[in-house]
Parts: sequence; structure tokens; C-alpha cells
Amino acid sequence: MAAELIDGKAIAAKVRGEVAEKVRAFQAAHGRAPGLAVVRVGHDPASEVYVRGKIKASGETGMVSEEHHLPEDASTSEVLAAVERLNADPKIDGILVQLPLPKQVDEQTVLDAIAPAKDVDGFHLINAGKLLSGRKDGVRACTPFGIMRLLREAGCDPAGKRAVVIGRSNIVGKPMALLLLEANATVTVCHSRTRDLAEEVARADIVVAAIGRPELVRGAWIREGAYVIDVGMNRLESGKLVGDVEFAAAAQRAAAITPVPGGVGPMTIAMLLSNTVDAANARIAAK
Ligand SMILES: Nc1nc(=O)c2c([nH]1)NC[C@@H]1CN(c3ccc(C(=O)N[C@@H](CCC(=O)O)C(=O)O)cc3)C=[N+]21
Repeated sequence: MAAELIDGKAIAAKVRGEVAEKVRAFQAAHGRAPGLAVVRVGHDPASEVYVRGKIKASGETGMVSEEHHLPEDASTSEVLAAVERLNADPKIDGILVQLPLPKQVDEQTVLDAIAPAKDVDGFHLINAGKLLSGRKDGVRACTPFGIMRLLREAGCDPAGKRAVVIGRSNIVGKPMALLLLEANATVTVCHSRTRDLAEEVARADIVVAAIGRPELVRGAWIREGAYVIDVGMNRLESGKLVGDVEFAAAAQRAAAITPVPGGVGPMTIAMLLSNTVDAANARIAAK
């Protein structure tokens, strides 16, 4: 079986089109465009590239975006001060603090300082708690939220299916498991201490790989007709970018699979923009 390719770039473009439409409506109703602020600390080269991508994509939807760049040696309280200013800025609807932060900055303190209504990453405790409690009014973490959309676009309804999530991070694995559960999948969360990963994967109708180990998930483990979502982004020494799944072999067995690059990555950015325009509308509605 040759899998359908889940084209994250094309689906992300469709989401950005929907966002642009909402931005136009917001502008017409409120006389300003939704605003996104990205806080970047220090000189992580990957972060520079990602932030540029986010700023560019937000501009293309008609949103206003600004980057706040703090020096490599910024303290936790300096980062907090930047966040507090943005919390109080009425033109800013979404705040994203680019991770990772330099080691002297306390990441959890910073993330918890972002006003939950402006937390377009969905990383704040309040938004994590709302997801856990099944409340629909919280902000959903961009990567898992985008994956739910990719599954939908590929014609996969998770209800009743066995879903295996590999990875238990706060930003992908855990929220992914909760969103799949909310969609009525039977969810298993695997991680580095899972006894027999191959056996767990072989049972799965949906596999979400988010472990950060190049091609750890072997194609031969994939169940015939499974939906395979690869969150991994591993840069090999050759410079080649590969996922957490052995793509070509997995594609022989899967019903549908996301490529790396061009799968989950572009969707993460599109969902950030979607969360921002939704946050703008929600803040107005709450006034
Ligand atoms: N507060 C915060 N929120 C984030 O969402 C966040 C973050 N910090 N820190 C870093 C990670 C990483 N991340 C990516 C998003 C899209 C691509 C992406 O579009 N990648 C392209 C390829 C890029 C390439 O070729 O290197 C693709 O998959 O097609 C990559 C990485 C968001 N992150």
C-alpha cells in the first residue's frame, strides 16, 4: 500500500486563508488588526529562523506583529518585565515567548506570567488545565491542535481508534493525548521507558511520533492502514532534516503519512496565527 501524503504546507496555506478572512472581519469591526508579539531572548540560530517565519506568516494574514529581542544575558525579571508590558498593551492579542530560553531565565515563571487570554502557544497552566478538564474555552497548544486538523483533512476520525502518542512533553505529547481522547480515541502514551515500543506501535490506528530521535519508529512497526503523524525535526550531520519515523518504509504500510519537512511544522505556525485571531475575538467578547 502506498500512503497518501498529508500535505502540511497546503493545509497550512488553507488555514492561513481562513485566518486572513477572520483578520479582515476583525479589522472591519474593530478598526485595527489583531496583534501578535514574539519575545526572543539571546541568539539561538534556530530560534532566529523560526521567529522570522512566524513574523512573515502573520504579516501575510494582515495581522500586526512585533518582535521583542532581549540580550543573551537577560535576567528572568527582565523577561518578565517585557511580558508584563505586552500583557497590558491593548493592541497585543497574542504573546509568544520563543523557547528555549537561555539557562539563567526561569522558563516556567516566564510562561506563567503571560496573560492566559494572550497565551497563543497554549503553554500557560490555566490553558493546560482547561484542556485537561475538557473546557472548550482555553487556548490549545499549536502543534497538537494542528495535528488534529491534519487528521481531519486526511479523512481520519479518531473516534474509537487506537492512538499511540510517542513522547510525553508538555508542549506536544501530553496535550496531544488529551486532544485525541477528547476526540474519542483510545489513547496510549509511550516514552523512553516504554517496554516494547514496536508492539505498542503495531496496534495503533494513529501514530503520533514526538520523541526527537531520527527514524526511531521503524516502517515495519506500522500497522497496515494506519495514520502516521511525524512531529520529529532532526537535523542530521549531512544537513538533511529527518523525522522520528522511517518515512519511506512507513509509507509502504500507512494509509496516510506526514512528511518532514512540509508536514507538522508549517501547521504549527498556521495554528499560532489561528489562535491569535481567536484570542483577539475572545478578548473583545469578554469585555
Ligand atoms: N514558544 C514557542 N512556540 C513554538 O511553537 C516553538 C518554540 N517556542 N520554539 C521552537 C519550536 C519549533 N517550532 C517550529 C515550528 C515550525 C517549523 C517548520 O515550519 N519547519 C519546517 C522546516 C524548517 C526547516 O527546514 O528547518 C517544516 O517542518 O516543513 C519548525 C519548528 C516552533 N517552536
